[in-house]
Amino acid sequence: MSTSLKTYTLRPFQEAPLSSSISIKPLQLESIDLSLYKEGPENLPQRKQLALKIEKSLSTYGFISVVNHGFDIAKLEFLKSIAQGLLELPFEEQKKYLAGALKSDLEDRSTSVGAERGAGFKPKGYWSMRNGVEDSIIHYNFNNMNHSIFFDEEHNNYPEIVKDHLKEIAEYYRFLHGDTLKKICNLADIVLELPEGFLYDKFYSVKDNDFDSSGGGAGRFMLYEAMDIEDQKKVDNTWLRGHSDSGGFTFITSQPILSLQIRDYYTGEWNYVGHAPNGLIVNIGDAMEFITGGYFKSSIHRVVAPPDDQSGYKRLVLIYFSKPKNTSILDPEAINSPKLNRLGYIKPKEWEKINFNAWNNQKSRLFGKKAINDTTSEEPRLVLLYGRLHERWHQAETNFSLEEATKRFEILKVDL
Ligand SMILES: O=C(O)CCC(=O)C(=O)O
Ligand SMILES: [Fe+2]
Repeated sequence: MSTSLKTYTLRPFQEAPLSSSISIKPLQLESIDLSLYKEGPENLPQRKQLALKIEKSLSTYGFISVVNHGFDIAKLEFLKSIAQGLLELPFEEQKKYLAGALKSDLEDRSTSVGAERGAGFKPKGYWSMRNGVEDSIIHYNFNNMNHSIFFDEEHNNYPEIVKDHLKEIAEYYRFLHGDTLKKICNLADIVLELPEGFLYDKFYSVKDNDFDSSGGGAGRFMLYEAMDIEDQKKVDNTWLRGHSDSGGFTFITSQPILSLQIRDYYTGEWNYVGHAPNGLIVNIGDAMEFITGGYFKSSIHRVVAPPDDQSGYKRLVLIYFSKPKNTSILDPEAINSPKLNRLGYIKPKEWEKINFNAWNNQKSRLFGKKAINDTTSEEPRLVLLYGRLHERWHQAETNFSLEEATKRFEILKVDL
């Protein structure tokens, strides 16, 4: 008789209760109720209202929250239990399905896209933080969910729990790409005075198994384990260092655990992102910042240890990093928006004409490198890539130009 013992267990993910800490005043992001988004010319006035609502956030904080996205909440809860079961697999199991090497600094980037972008596990300790500390995060990346190759078990080396739930995983990410992302892009079109459908068609539309002519996206299940207390002190309570995302729009399942912080656009201070129950936190990545000539902001954000009353709980998030087509040119000339032209958001002269593939490749390899991140302050060393800083920590300061940055900081140039 054959046994059907599974290598994994599925049980509901236990979310942290809301924190009762009174010293923390989380930022309530502008919230978009997507049930109000309706197609058709008769509903254009309502879509314009939604667009107006997000414009300020897109061009300042670079973060919004989305509620009533329309994806079934029970299905999303089930996906969280799949994520938990997957990320709890013992290290020996994870090692059979690695996304890259065991450490970022051991990665041969000439042959590997690394655990930031490869499909599979990033084990704990892959990234270097400060003062010799390594990260305490396990993640598992999915690629190509929008294509039929995602279901090809010969082409992809999936753990059993993933194999058993490919349909559910693809359903969620396809919904985010084809529905939520499309609606957000259409609202951004209205903001930029472009015809609705323009941004989505140009940068994100999908042709099955035609990877270069398709908008892309990486799915990530991410589990933060509590850090060793001594290590945590050495990195000032930071679990994931401050960074900006490299792609289009990022979608993060909102969590009651108070951990995600953004560097406030107005003050430069770190602020907690408040919880949007059953909602998504949506943030802008570098590609959208560059395509809009800097009008939309790819803000610096990080993850820190939660307040004491949530400290026994884990942070588990399902993330979707949508990405424009690899061939997309990353500057505002590519979209010729009447609004941006009028406001003067034109391509700065120092920006080289590059496509998304070039930016994404160079940026992701810097993420966990010791030489960039093991500094005395939280800010990583600044690197100049194609005429742009790889991360822009000072966007809150007026007139923080590249020239100014060169005067104040030592800026590294990597060999491209
Ligand atoms: O845990 C989170 O909410 C954010 C993670 C994040 O910023 C990232 O993986 O890029
Ligand atoms: Fe991020």
